[in-house]
Amino acid sequence: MPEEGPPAVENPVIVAIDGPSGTGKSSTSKAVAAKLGLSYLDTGAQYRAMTWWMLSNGIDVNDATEVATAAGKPAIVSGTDPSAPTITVDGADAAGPIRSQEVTAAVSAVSAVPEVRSRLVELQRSAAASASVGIVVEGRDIGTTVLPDATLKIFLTASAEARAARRNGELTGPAAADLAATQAALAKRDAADSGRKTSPLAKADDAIEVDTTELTLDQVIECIVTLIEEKRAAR
Ligand SMILES: Nc1ncnc2c1ncn2[C@@H]1O[C@H](COP(=O)(O)OP(=O)(O)O)[C@@H](O)[C@H]1O
Ligand SMILES: Nc1ccn([C@H]2C[C@H](O)[C@@H](COP(=O)(O)OP(=O)(O)O)O2)c(=O)n1
Repeated sequence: MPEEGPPAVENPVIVAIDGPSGTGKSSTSKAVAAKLGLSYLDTGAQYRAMTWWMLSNGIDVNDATEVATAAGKPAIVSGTDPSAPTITVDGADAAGPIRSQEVTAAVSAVSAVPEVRSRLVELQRSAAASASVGIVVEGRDIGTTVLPDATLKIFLTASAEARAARRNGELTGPAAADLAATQAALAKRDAADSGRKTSPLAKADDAIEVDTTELTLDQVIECIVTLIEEKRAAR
């Protein structure tokens, strides 16, 4: 009789989901991870947390040298349960403040600084390495730089109008009335994120592009779950 060894452990499934703002990365990634029992990591939240710390500590976010010097200071911790993702900075809950307009306006400048990126990429790789079943990681450079060996890479797109309308739907008060301003702010952030030198927003050569303009969120989730299941079946 063959000796009983430890149970076979399947290779963890690593899913990279990249794309510009408002394409549905966060909603899709959380839902896919929850459906398949995978962990979930929002890397944009980490760049926002770094930016919030810089703004709260009087760092000039437009001074790349100052940002680089401070990049090692905040302790950023992400909770990876897709049904209740968390983010703390130096032990304080940062989930609310990282979504402020001030942080949104400053995050592209902070995330262009190589010292910020190397610090956060290290956290992202370590989260992926410790996910025993697998993880869905969303951002801008996950397929190209952070996890180039991911099991599946998705690049989400949607028209500029659809993305602005979706983002605008989340705003309250006078800001919600100004769809043109929302679209202009998105375009500005896209240009900065795609144009920076270090690890810009880009589709990996082996990523599958999914245009979500005409799809419901449920259709996008279903599409990605199917692609993951196909990858799993092929292994
Ligand atoms: N396919 C879709 N159709 C309509 N609305 C969507 C779709 N995907 C996402 N949304 C909505 O658009 C907004 C932005 O989605 P989000 O997942 O935060 O995008 P991203 O992470 O790419 O910025 C959210 O309010 C979300 O509910
Ligand atoms: N992997 C990543 C993720 C986000 N960033 C930067 C660039 C983005 O404009 C900001 C914020 O990302 P986030 O995903 O929270 O942005 P939105 O949800 O689209 O508003 O962080 C990045 O440089 N690299």
